[in-house]
Formats: sequence, C-alpha cells, structure tokens
Amino acid sequence: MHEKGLLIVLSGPSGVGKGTVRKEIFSQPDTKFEYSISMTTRSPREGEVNGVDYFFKTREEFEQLIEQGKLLEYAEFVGNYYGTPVDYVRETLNKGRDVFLEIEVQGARQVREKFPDGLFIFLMPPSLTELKNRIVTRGTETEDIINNRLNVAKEEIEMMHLYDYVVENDQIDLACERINAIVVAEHCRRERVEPKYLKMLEVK
Ligand SMILES: Nc1ncnc2c1ncn2[C@@H]1O[C@H](COP(=O)(O)OP(=O)(O)OP(=O)(O)O)[C@@H](O)[C@H]1O
Ligand SMILES: Nc1nc2c(ncn2[C@@H]2O[C@H](COP(=O)(O)O)[C@@H](O)[C@H]2O)c(=O)[nH]1
Repeated sequence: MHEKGLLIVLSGPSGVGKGTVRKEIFSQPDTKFEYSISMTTRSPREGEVNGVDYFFKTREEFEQLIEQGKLLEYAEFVGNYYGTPVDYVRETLNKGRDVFLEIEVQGARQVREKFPDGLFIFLMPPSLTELKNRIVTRGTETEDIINNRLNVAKEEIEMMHLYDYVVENDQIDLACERINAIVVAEHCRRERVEPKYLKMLEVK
C-alpha cells in the first residue's frame, strides 16, 4: 500500500501566470506531480484542446456533474463554471502520487475544508500594474472581461492570508524553483525524514 500523495493547490489572481508557471513545472522531466485537468463551461481559447487544457462542458453538463457529486470543488468565476473532478484526484492521491490543482480562490477554500492537509500556494504578481499588463498582453479576453477579472483579482489578493505560502511570480523560472522547493520541504516536514538522517549520528 502506498502512502497517500500530497494535494498541491496553486491559486492567484487572473493573469498572474498560474498557467504559465504550471506548464513550465510540468515540462520539466523530473516533475513527479500529476496535473488535474479541470472542467469548465468557458469556450476554448485559440489553441486550447479538450481533455488537455480543460474538459469543456455545456452549463447543463456541468450542472449534472454538480448534482452527481462528481466535483471536489467548483466555482462560478466571471460568468463561467470551473470545477475539479473528484474521482481523478482521490484515485491519484490513493496511488501515492502528488496532485497539482490550478484553481481560483473560492474553489481553493472548498478544497481546504475537504483536504486540510493540502499544500496551498498563492501566486502573486510583482504589482497590480504588472498584473494588468500581463492579462492585457495575453490578448485572450475582451476589455469588459479583463476589467471584471481585475476587479475580482483585488478581492482574491485579500485572501492570500488563507494560504500556506505566497510566491512572487517575478520571473517564471524563479517562481517554479520556489514552488518546487516548497513541495520538497513540505514532503520532508510531513514525512519527518530527519530521524533517518539523525540515525547516522548514533554512537555504535
Ligand atoms: N513571470 C512572468 N513575467 C512576465 N510575463 C509573465 C510571467 N508569467 C506569466 N506571464 C505572462 O502573463 C500572461 C498571463 O499568464 P497566464 O495565462 O499563465 O496567467 P493565469 O494566472 O493562468 O491567468 P488566468 O487565471 O486568467 O487563467 C501570459 O501572457 C504569460 O505569458
Ligand atoms: N475553482 C476552480 N477554478 C479553476 C479551475 N480550473 C481553473 N480555474 C481558475 O479559473 C480562473 C479562470 O481560468 P481561465 O482559464 O478562464 O483563465 C483561473 O483563476 C483558473 O485558475 C477549477 O477546476 N476550479
């Protein structure tokens, strides 16, 4: 029987770079986490692939998933539903694998209630000006939606105290290194590896 894996939750305001950082972490060959692909009612952006970026659903399909208890958490974010498939998360954790969720703040709060031992990381932009610059430069949303997302962003940033760690995404590679280091440190702390090393000091 494997030990249960660690549930890692990455949140942060829209445009901070969660997706970019997550993709960079998962492009590294030594990454051992499993990414949980979310469900959403949002329309695919150019280049997004069903079953890779998201499982794209109609509102009716999504509401059925809610009724059937198939979601670990879900939230309505700027007009669309987003949610995490519960079976995938539980099965993967039970195999002893770490699962990585990239979700917004309301969903992260629900996960915290169900998985108080999860590892909750909040990604911060260097400034609000830079946040706006990133979401505008991405060019995937209309001006109205960008403004809505930026308004929600301020409320989300106020919630950062609910997280175990706050990581600044000033540079993508540094943000990835910080997140990887946090996960390694949390594994050591939780598995209490130090007794193994302290044994080296025991006098024979
Ligand atoms: N460290 C960084 N420095 C400069 N630009 C960045 C950095 N990280 C991400 N970006 C850019 O910022 C934009 C937003 O990034 P991304 O889509 O990953 O954000 P997100 O947090 O996943 O947003 P959303 O929550 O809206 O999905 C992208 O154009 C990305 O290339
Ligand atoms: N509560 C959840 N939030 C999720 C999930 N998957 C993604 N997200 C977050 O939604 C916003 C908007 O995403 P976008 O792709 O439309 O830009 C962003 O903060 C995502 O992290 C989920 O399963 N549950």
